[in-house]
Amino acid sequence: MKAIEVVGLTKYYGSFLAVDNVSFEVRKGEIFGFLGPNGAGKTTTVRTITGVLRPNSGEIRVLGYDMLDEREKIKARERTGIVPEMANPYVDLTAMQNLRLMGELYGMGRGEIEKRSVELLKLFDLYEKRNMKVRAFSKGMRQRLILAMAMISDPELLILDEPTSGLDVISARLIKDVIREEKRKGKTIFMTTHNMIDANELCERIGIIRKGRLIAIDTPEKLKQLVRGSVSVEVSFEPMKLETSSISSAIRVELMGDKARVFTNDPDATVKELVYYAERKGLRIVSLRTLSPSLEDVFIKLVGEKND
Ligand SMILES: Nc1ncnc2c1ncn2[C@@H]1O[C@H](COP(=O)(O)OP(=O)(O)OP(=O)(O)O)[C@@H](O)[C@H]1O
Repeated sequence: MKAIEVVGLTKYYGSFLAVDNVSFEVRKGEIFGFLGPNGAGKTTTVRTITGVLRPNSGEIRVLGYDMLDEREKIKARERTGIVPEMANPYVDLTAMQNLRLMGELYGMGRGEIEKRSVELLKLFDLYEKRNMKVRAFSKGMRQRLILAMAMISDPELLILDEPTSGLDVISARLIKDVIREEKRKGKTIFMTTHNMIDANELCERIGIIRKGRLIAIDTPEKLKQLVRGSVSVEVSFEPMKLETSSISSAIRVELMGDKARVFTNDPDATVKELVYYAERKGLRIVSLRTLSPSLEDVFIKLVGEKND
């Protein structure tokens, strides 16, 4: 069974098509990232997956439950922790009271709520501030509390809409550490993000959405291979001489100070050619390394190029 299965999801707002026939699945135990520019349809997808919005068409299963069936939806929600976009704790309550309230909503017993709350407050570095009203909390502290609230019932699936967006470095790092730790414990995490660095660091698979359409879905490393011609081999010879025409696998060569950057679709062939070239010319290889494209290169290429 998959943690999330989405087939042909389509959602209109009036006549505006926000999510267009999107299909994907999230495997149990993985961190899946849903990446896309502003207005791409990430939040709309999250809201349909969590049963807040009803799609116009498509099938959605969460932990095997049909999210279009009201009874099954409740069962799925009992086992899922959700951080919606722009979520806010109750500002007139303390951190502890917010957690208690959430525990009660999940039908947990008093003792269990107290124990789990203390554990989470410590995990999110909020224990010292547990009796302070949330009104006095910074954005980072609020976001940490929101995630703690979503985790109160120790759910097997976390659905997080932009969990690290706009946060201070320390809060963002703490949240990323918790996400990794949850994965280590066998939990599944579905998260949306704009942040390429976070997606690259955290996610095992990434779906890229643009204008409501899923345009790519794969591991970060495989996605990077989509950016043909952005792989390069950086080489430094002593003395630094390179007749660019002698490297037949090169797409283009950039000379930079004491190095050359050879762009290629076949780094293996390029490395071999460079080594052979150095041997023939009697040059010493000072350094030789392959540089991969970043997830940002992939994103810019895919988001910029795919026309409807
Ligand atoms: N309630 C609504 N009524 C009309 N249009 C909406 C509504 N909610 C979202 N939209 C539009 O649907 C599109 C997708 O919005 P959505 O919030 O899902 O995108 P997103 O990828 O989450 O963007 P962001 O990263 O900015 O949060 C956008 O063009 C948005 O303007």
